[in-house]
Amino acid sequence: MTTSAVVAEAPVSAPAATVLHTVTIDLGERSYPIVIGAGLLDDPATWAGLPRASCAAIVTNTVVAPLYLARLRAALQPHYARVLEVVLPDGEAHKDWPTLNRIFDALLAAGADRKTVLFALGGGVIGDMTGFAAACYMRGVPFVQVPTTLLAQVDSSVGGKTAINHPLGKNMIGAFYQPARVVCDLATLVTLPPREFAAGLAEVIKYGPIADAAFQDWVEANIERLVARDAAALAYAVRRSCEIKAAVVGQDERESGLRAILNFGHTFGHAIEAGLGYGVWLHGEAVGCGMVMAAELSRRLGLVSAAWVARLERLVAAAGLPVRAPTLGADNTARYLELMRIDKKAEGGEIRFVLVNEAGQAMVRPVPDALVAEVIEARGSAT
Ligand SMILES: NC(=O)c1ccc[n+]([C@@H]2O[C@H](COP(=O)([O-])OP(=O)(O)OC[C@H]3O[C@@H](n4cnc5c(N)ncnc54)[C@H](O)[C@@H]3O)[C@@H](O)[C@H]2O)c1
Ligand SMILES: O=C(O)C(=O)C[C@@H](O)[C@H](O)[C@H](O)COP(=O)(O)O
Ligand SMILES: [Zn+2]
Repeated sequence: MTTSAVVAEAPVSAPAATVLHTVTIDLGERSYPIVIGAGLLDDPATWAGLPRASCAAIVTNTVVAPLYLARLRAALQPHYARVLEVVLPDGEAHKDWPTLNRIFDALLAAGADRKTVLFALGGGVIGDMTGFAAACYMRGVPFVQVPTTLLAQVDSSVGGKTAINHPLGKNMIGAFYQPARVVCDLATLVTLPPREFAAGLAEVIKYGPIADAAFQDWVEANIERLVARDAAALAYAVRRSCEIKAAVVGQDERESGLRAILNFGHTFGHAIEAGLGYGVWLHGEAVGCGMVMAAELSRRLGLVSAAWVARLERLVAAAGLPVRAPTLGADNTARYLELMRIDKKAEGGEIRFVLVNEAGQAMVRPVPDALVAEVIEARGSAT
């Protein structure tokens, strides 16, 4: 018999965590950092300094769980005596009451107390639902956003809008509830399918027209690098998007005015999502097309030129997003108008749109139905 030393297989070591930027969202006692970097998920140091608790619960879905759940769990274990896992069905069609209830069922069944910290591991659907669950569970527990889609890193994880959908309208049931921290690990974006990645670019593109014309120029000049997921370009796009969103939300947390500019393209976009059925077009696809429609509306009101609309349309198309509006049924225009009348910006039955000018400024105005109808008819024809 030969004796030989048992050589343990070397653990697959995660790349060293690198923090590239920290953007602070300034909301007084509800302020928090948005940490942007690579390899952050696996590093226990990333999760230090959060509210003290004996229990953490990671909320994720069936697509993200096999990719990142075990890694986050391992990094959280030094900080929490218990780490629960709640794995939900995937997709926009499950951003609803029954799925939200599954979070409460799991927390209650496990005896999670009112200090339990929820971790939203996934895209905007998981982030919006986990945030809403955190706002409600035992009247409020802390939560952390761990966005793993481009869209969630540049937009949905920041600012505290949490919600589920209703068959009659997007995000109709929800709460403003801020996370304790946002951790954007850019390394997670490598596994994102191309269609989902393109959807995230829609919200990146949004920030130029509403707030920063120089950023719009930069996105145009770098759209090929972004589509190719060039690491430096992505890091800058995530950082600048978070900076712009943090500045807007810092001035108007609950959307009494300014914050509505973040809804550019969303009045048309939400109608497309609800009208086709949630998940048929992705949120970012609907917003991409909706921005072109809102730009066309701005043109008809004399705010931008036809050349500017064409420029935005080219950018949206270069990102891999649709630019022609889908048909929502036999009475198409009436259906759009009906769906848009329930938009949260509407007042007294009057639909209000985010309009833009060429200087990178946005404004929110009511627009006559007849003009909106012209845009729906002019921009239609996607199947
Ligand atoms: N709260 C806000 O301010 C805000 C802002 C923008 C959008 N939203 C909401 O966000 C939602 C859209 O978010 P989304 O685009 O992230 O969609 P999503 O959450 O459905 O994620 C997209 C898809 O990618 C998968 N996925 C996630 N991370 C992955 C990864 N790293 N690798 C592989 N697959 C991965 C998901 O499981 C899903 O199938 C919509 O419900 C929208 O209303 C909210
Ligand atoms: O944070 C905001 O404010 C936004 O409007 C960001 C949007 O990209 C996002 O889709 C948001 O969920 C839309 O909000 P809603 O109030 O129109 O439901
Ligand atoms: Zn959006």
